[in-house]
Amino acid sequence: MNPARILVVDDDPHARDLLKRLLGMLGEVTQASDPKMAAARMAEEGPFDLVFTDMAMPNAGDGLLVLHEVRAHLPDTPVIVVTAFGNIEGALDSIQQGAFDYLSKPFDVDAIMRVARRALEQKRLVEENRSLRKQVDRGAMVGRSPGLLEVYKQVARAAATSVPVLITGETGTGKEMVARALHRRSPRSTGSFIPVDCGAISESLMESELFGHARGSFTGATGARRGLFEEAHGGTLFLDEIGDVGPKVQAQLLRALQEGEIRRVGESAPVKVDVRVVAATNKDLKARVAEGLFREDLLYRLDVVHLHLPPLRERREDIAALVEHFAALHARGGVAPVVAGEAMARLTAYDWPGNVRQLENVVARALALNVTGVLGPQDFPEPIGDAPKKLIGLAGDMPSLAELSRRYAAHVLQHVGGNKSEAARLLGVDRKTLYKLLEAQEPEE
Ligand SMILES: Nc1ncnc2c1ncn2[C@@H]1O[C@H](COP(=O)(O)OP(=O)(O)OP(=O)(O)O)[C@@H](O)[C@H]1O
Repeated sequence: MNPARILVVDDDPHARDLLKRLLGMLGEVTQASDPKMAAARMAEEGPFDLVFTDMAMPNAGDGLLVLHEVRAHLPDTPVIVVTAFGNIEGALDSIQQGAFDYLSKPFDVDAIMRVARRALEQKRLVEENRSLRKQVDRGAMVGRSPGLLEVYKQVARAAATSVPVLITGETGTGKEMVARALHRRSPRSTGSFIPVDCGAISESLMESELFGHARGSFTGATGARRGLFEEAHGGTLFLDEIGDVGPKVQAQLLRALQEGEIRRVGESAPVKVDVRVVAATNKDLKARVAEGLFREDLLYRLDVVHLHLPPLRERREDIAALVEHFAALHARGGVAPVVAGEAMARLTAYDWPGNVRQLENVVARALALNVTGVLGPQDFPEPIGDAPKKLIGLAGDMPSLAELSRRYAAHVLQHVGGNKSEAARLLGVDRKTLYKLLEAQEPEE
């Protein structure tokens, strides 16, 4: 490890010498007699690991200038300010503006060494965590349960082919993540991965979204447009919530899969497309076939390779690894917290109806509120931990985007006296989407 580099700023040469001798035990010390010289040293000599600055340098300038300079250019470098004995106001002021700690003159040698060691240790931890965090890959699938290992194996096998894949599993189990992994590992990875949420748009819009349209084929269609099938040419089209697709689009999807060609809305000439279709659903498609809501022939076409993601409560052995993963991913200031044994036991025992997505939310919220660096049962809402839900809400819990949309949609609806068509028009969505917006719930925790 390189020796620590420490900058000492003080207009008093005796104070500088004393600090140089002491701090010399912890690293290399550079001196500056005023804020201007300190700025020059920083510019010329590169980053320092720790800065000591006097606060009041009567003819040389204010130590706060040094503090601001460091905060602006070296945000990870701790600054320790030195104040005159009794100047508590100034000391607190500097802490508020981002100083790591303060010491007062006359110097207490032990205190200097203690605070300096602590500051350097924190700097090292921040750096370590930052590099660790860089290694936390958002796209990496975490978990080694038998259920997931089976999925990984099937992904590896299916990746070499272009056959359709159907991914089933409850909400938040990682279906889209698996679809992306499949794309990344396939020879198609140089092409696009295009996700489509089939539940979010009306059938007529869906048709032109997927297949494109000819010029003037419907009101509002001013120019010809390629659909997502054509966009995904050479790549992967991910149809999420395939169970929500209406009968007309189902028929067109079937033709696209059977013949490898599509027709733009309003055009008769077919267009050849080379697309791997990956579909996902959290519904029971066989039951929908039995109810006459989903075409059986389409189900067979889609279900060539079937991947099933088990719910988290059926692979509890993955929970600890996921908690650690999300704790590192969402750590504030780069410092990943420790998860206490009792908290981990409770997280592992919980049933997670919203699966991995809910677990990520819960860990991210606990981190946002925690100040101790140790996550205990009190950091998680009931029924997982001991924190009452309300208290967490009051402490600055952010509503989800879905919840904000729901509140906004409800507000608009109230504004137009409950007229849903009018509310949908004002919001620029169709009625189906309006219903969805109004139904959206905060994830259950
Ligand atoms: N095994 C895993 N490792 C790491 N992160 C995961 C894992 N599984 C899921 N996630 C994360 O959980 C969140 C939900 O995953 P994803 O969107 O893939 O779920 P889904 O099954 O497609 O959900 P929905 O059915 O609601 O569309 C994402 O942020 C994803 O990155």
